[in-house]
Amino acid sequence: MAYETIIVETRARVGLITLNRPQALNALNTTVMKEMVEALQDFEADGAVGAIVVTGSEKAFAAGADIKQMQQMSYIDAYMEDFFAGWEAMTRIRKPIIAAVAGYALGGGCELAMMCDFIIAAENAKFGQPEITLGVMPGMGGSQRLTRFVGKSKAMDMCLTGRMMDAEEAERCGLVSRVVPVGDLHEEALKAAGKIASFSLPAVMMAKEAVNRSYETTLAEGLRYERRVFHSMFALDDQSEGMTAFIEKRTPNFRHR
Ligand SMILES: CC(C)(O)CC(=O)SCCNC(=O)CCNC(=O)[C@H](O)C(C)(C)COP(=O)(O)OP(=O)(O)OC[C@H]1O[C@@H](n2cnc3c(N)ncnc32)[C@H](O)[C@@H]1OP(=O)(O)O
Repeated sequence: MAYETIIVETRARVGLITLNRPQALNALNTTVMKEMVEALQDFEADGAVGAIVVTGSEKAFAAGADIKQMQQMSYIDAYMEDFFAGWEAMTRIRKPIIAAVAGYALGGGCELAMMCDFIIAAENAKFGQPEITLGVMPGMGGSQRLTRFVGKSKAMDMCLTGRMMDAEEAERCGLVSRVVPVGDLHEEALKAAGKIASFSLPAVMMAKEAVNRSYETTLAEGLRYERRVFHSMFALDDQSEGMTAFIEKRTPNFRHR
């Protein structure tokens, strides 16, 4: 499949999607959204893929939604097409997605990274929700997801001042899981995704679902949900294989079932 705005590759059970609009610092327009969702859905359906990495260039993961596309938009256009709602398809992908972020992750770029399951950042990464400087506010989840990641005070600071946060601050406040040298970013993200993809796919997917559930429910409900999903794992061949391999002191041979 040939794409206009992204590059799609598969490497040893890992699906890799690279944003590829260098002339616009990977700004996210409707074509990017459609292509990204299509590529993710293809990886979701591909039994040979166990985890996905989404990345950009060394200068920009993505500098936000495409301001040139939005500038002419009217309220009725935005409302009738439910502008940005298409990105929600990304959050329905059940396989794990890692965002590998170097350079700018601003506005929709930061929001795209937060739609992934975790973020590995290069030392030069810069995160921000600068929409306020354009006379608007976040519209792809920034006011909601950023607040859950970093808490109200810092989210207010980011959304109301439009300032950028560097990689060190982003790691300190829990927005990113780890920071690596710029030159190591892709290798580290692919390594993490490869490790995840080596485990039992249903176990990985159930773990992702359980962690995500914690955002949407009470602690008591979440704990009950976790316990029930955990019980169900004893129906997996991979549970038996994983535990037997441990006892036999060998590497498990997961069959993803
Ligand atoms: C989804 C929502 C609702 O939450 C909304 C958003 O995402 S709104 C967008 C939020 N993002 C921004 O406001 C960032 C805009 N970009 C910048 O501030 C700067 O480009 C920069 C600080 C990221 C980088 O600056 P610099 O190195 O000086 O590069 P530029 O010359 O500014 O940019 C190069 C080239 O890219 C175009 N560009 C950059 N960002 C966008 C964008 N978000 N949309 C469209 N085009 C963008 C920029 O216009 C330049 O193109 P040319 O003018 O050379 O054609």
